Amino acid sequence: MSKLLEVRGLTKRFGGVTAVSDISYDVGAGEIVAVIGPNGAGKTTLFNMISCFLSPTNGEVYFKGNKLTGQKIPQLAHLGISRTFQNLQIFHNLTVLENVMMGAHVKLKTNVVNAAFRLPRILKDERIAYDLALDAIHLVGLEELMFEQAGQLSYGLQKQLEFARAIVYKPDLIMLDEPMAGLNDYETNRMADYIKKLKSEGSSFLFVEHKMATVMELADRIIVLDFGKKIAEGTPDEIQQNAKVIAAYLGEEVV
Ligand SMILES: Nc1ncnc2c1ncn2[C@@H]1O[C@H](COP(=O)(O)OP(=O)(O)OP(=O)(O)O)[C@@H](O)[C@H]1O
Repeated sequence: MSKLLEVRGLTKRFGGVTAVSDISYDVGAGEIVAVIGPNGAGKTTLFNMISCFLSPTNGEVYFKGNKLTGQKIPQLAHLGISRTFQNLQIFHNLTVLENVMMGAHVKLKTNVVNAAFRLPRILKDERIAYDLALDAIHLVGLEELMFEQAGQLSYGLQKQLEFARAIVYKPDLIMLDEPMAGLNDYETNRMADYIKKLKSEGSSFLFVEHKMATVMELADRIIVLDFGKKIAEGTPDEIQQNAKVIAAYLGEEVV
C-alpha cells in the first residue's frame, strides 16, 4: 500500500507540558487509521499539527511525498486534505446547501473580483460547486433538508452536514475529530456507513474517536496514545489484546 501521509517524530511542548512526544506513523492510500487514547493523551494536538493548525516543536509531516508541515491552512484543500472539528464549524444562518457549497468553493478558484463582476469563471465554479454539493448532500441523505437553515437542524444532522462539507471536494485524506461524539446509535451507524462507502471509493481516513465499538469496526489500524507517547500501533485485534493498551485505556470490559 503506497504511503499517503507520513508523520515523522512530531513533538509539541506547551511550556513545561509535552503534549505530544516523538510520534511517527503512516496512513496508506485507501486506509482507515484511528487515533485513540485517554482524555488529555494528545490526540487533538497531534491532529492540529498534522493539519497545519499548530506548528510542531519538532518533527515533520509529508503528504504524497511532499512536506506538509509549514503549509498555510487554505492550501490543504488544494493538496487533497480536509478535516472536521470536535466543535462543529458550520454556518448556522446559511442553508444546508450553502454550507456544503462553501466547502466546495474552498477548492475552486473563485475570488472576490471574479465574483463581483460575475465573470464566466464564477458562473462555471458555481455550477461545479452546486453539482459537488448535491453529490455530498445525497451521500448523507440530507436532500429534503437542503434549503433549511443549518441552525434549525438537530445536532446529529448538523454533524452529517459538517461531514458532507468535509468530503464535498473529494479529498484523498479526510481527517475527522470525534465524528461519532454526541450521536445516538442510529446516527453513529449511519456515519460509519458513509465512511465505509467513501473508503470503498478510494478515500483514506484518519480519525480520533472515543467510541471503541466504532473504532474497532472501522479502523484498519489503530494508533494508541498515552501521556503524549505512542504506546501501541496495530490492527483492532492486536490492539484489543495489547497489555499496555488494556492497562492504560481500554479496560477489561471492552476486550
Ligand atoms: N494550547 C495549549 N496550551 C497548553 N496546554 C495544552 C494546550 N493544548 C493542549 N494542551 C495540553 O496538552 C495535553 C494534550 O491535550 P489534547 O487536547 O491534545 O488531548 P486529547 O487526547 O485530544 O484529549 P481529549 O480526548 O480530552 O480531547 C493536555 O495535557 C492539555 O492540557
